[in-house]
Amino acid sequence: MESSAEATQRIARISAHLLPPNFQMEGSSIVKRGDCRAKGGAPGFKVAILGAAGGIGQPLAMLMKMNPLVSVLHLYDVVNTPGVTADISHMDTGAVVRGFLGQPQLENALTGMDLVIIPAGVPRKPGMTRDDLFKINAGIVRTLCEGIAKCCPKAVVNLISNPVNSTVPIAAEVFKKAGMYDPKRLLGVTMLDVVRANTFVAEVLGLDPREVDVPVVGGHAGVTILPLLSQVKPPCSFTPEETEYLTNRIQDGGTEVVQAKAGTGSATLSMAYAAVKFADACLRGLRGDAGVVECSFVASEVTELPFFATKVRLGRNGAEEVYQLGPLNEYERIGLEKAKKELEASIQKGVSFIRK
Ligand SMILES: NC(=O)C1=CN([C@@H]2O[C@H](COP(=O)(O)OP(=O)(O)OC[C@H]3O[C@@H](n4cnc5c(N)ncnc54)[C@H](O)[C@@H]3O)[C@@H](O)[C@H]2O)C=CC1
Ligand SMILES: O=C([O-])CC(=O)C(=O)O
Repeated sequence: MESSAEATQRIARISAHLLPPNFQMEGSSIVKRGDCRAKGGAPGFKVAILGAAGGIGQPLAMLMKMNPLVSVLHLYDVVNTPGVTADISHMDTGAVVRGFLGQPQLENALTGMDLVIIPAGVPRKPGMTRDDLFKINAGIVRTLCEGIAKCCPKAVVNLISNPVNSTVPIAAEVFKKAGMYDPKRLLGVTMLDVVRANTFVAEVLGLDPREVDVPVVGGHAGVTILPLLSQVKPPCSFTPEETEYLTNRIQDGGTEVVQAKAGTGSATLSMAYAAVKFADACLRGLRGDAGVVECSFVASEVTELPFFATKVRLGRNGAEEVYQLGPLNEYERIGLEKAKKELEASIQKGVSFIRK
């Protein structure tokens, strides 16, 4: 049987063979020849994307390469990273890009990272729930988080892989087992719900979506996605029909895209946009900017559940402050009870997957 060292060498050989002329292998990672800035340490953060060759991963990698806060960008996947890395590395922006292919290169991909973004795993097809993805994605998230625990235990983690309501508890359990769990540094990405809510609410109000801020709390699946329309900024009011329409559309936004894509996947481009908006907020927090606040699914004491999405303040250590829900109207209080019931089961499912 092939040892892991032999596998690493074999993949390094294959990767080297696939590389364009101005690339070389450095250990088991792919770097641009003569890339001194990577070693010289341009100011900025080191960011890894796990699942970087996928539908979300590719546009996310492109947008992170454009982010001036990023100095080093590591692209990891089990397929196709040499091509994606070569392509993205031609962009004339500051970040140095390195590609990593396959499990033997995971540790090199993660070592030294400040922020790790995880869009690895299978997406939904029509008729599936996000929970139907658990079977495959739970194991993928476990393996990747074991790598993070070992190689970059201080990194902030942005977890995108579905079902987020279960994958975040899985990651927390893996980190606890490894003895390095810091709840502030583990953030489930629910930004797409906020992005959709801002868009759909702006449409109804006849405003520019950039002027609208809708808090979306709870989790990231069906009824657990709870937009707080009573707290929209700028202050406004909705008829019962508008409230019902907006709540349903925000909760079903993912399914709307899954159905429109008709079997070819789920939201990728809007998700990459949302992931970069959230990652940028995390990096501004890490830099020490004041007043960086976004919604995220995090360890929480806001409800009786161990995880819940609310607004959080992002700082040098990740989610440094978790905000309370604020005043809810009757419609939202009923929604909250439904959300908590489903969330409790999803969280428990994630925890049991590791503790079993
Ligand atoms: N949190 C959110 O709001 C959203 C989450 N998602 C979720 O994001 C995930 C990815 O979606 P897409 O990019 O559309 O899927 P995709 O199938 O296009 O890409 C997934 C990538 O993950 C890679 N991958 C699989 N196993 C891996 C492993 N062990 N290590 C590293 N990479 C691995 C695949 O090779 C592939 O390149 C899905 O679970 C999807 O449900 C999607 C949209 C929104
Ligand atoms: O709906 C899906 O499966 C993907 C997702 O999480 C979203 O678009 O919100």
